[in-house]
Amino acid sequence: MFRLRQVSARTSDQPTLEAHCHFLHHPARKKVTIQSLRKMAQNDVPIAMLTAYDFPTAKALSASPSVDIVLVGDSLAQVCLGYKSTTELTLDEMIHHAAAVARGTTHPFLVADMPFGSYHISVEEAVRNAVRLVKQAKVEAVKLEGGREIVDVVRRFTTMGIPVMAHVGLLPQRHVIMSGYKVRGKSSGSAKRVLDDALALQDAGAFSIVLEAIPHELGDYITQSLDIPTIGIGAGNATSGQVLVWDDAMGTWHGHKAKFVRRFADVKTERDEGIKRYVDAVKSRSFPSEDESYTLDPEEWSKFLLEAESLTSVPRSNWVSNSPQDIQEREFQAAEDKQQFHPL
Ligand SMILES: Nc1nc(=O)c2c([nH]1)NC[C@@H]1CN(c3ccc(C(=O)N[C@@H](CCC(=O)O)C(=O)O)cc3)CN21
Ligand SMILES: CC(C)C(=O)C(=O)O
Repeated sequence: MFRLRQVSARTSDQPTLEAHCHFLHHPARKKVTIQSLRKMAQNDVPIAMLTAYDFPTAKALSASPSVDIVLVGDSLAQVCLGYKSTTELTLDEMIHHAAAVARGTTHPFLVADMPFGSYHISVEEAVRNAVRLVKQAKVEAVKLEGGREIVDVVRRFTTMGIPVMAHVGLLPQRHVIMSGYKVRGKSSGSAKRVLDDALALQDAGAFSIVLEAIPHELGDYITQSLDIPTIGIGAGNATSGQVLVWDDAMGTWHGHKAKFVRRFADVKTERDEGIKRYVDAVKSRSFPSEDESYTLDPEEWSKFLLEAESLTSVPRSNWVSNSPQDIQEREFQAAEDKQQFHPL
């Protein structure tokens, strides 16, 4: 509204570029901030977060004004780089992908996972690594898996101005010691420990917290107990927001599907059909068509053939030309060949 009034007040009859863009596309959403996320949670407006691992995906998410947070999750290891576990991912690999995502991200708040081992050795080393993510990958915040045992790191990052998204419940970086990817908080004692961790992380300064694979009752309880927004993945629908892995949500592959995954598209089927259509077209020589090919002037082509003749051993009859002389010559040649193979 404000922009429109500004434009009509202009004396020039040439609309500004800004007004032009405004009419053609969605008006760009203002940058999502920690404050606007907190307001959404307070006003019970669900927060929508999805992962991205590359530039085109970040562009696609940024094209939707309702996407609030983009996460460069360390699921990158498995769904994008083919590692068995997220523990194999290096900081350099994360920076390489997060930087590409940052180049495509506009209004969504941009968060990246700190890879396993990059925040565990000492607070100093954790700081050094988080600073690399901020400076080299241009992420706005980092996500850390863990509970009370990592509050020193969370506090240090927060006080120096690197926002932390905490992550409790199922911690994929600890799948070996947990004997697999298991739902957490299923007993009263385990539920109490998840709540204690969440409270400690909020106290240390986390601006938000991911709750992964916990009973929905506990997801609701923790959300009501905290002031910071909770982002659920397998934590029920009462959390402040939801997150899913891009490939799970879009169905880019049909592998193992956790209970909390819903497929919102079937990209795999569409993509596989596209591969088949391409290969069939290549193998049948129906691709490219004449419209999809370049051509040169018949006269230029005839000249080229004359000049090239002495340089190559390609028989002239192998070249297709549409000049009248060449068509005539081909017909003559064909008639001659026919005579040669089927003498009358
Ligand atoms: N594609 C993908 N999606 C994810 O959500 C994801 C990754 N990869 N990689 C990193 C971690 C690993 N995650 C996982 C992996 C498996 C389960 C899983 O199979 N869970 C069982 C629960 C088993 C139980 O406790 O009984 C399930 O059936 O939901 C959950 C989270 C979440 N993250
Ligand atoms: C599933 C989300 C929360 C995550 O941590 C990841 O993508 O690695």
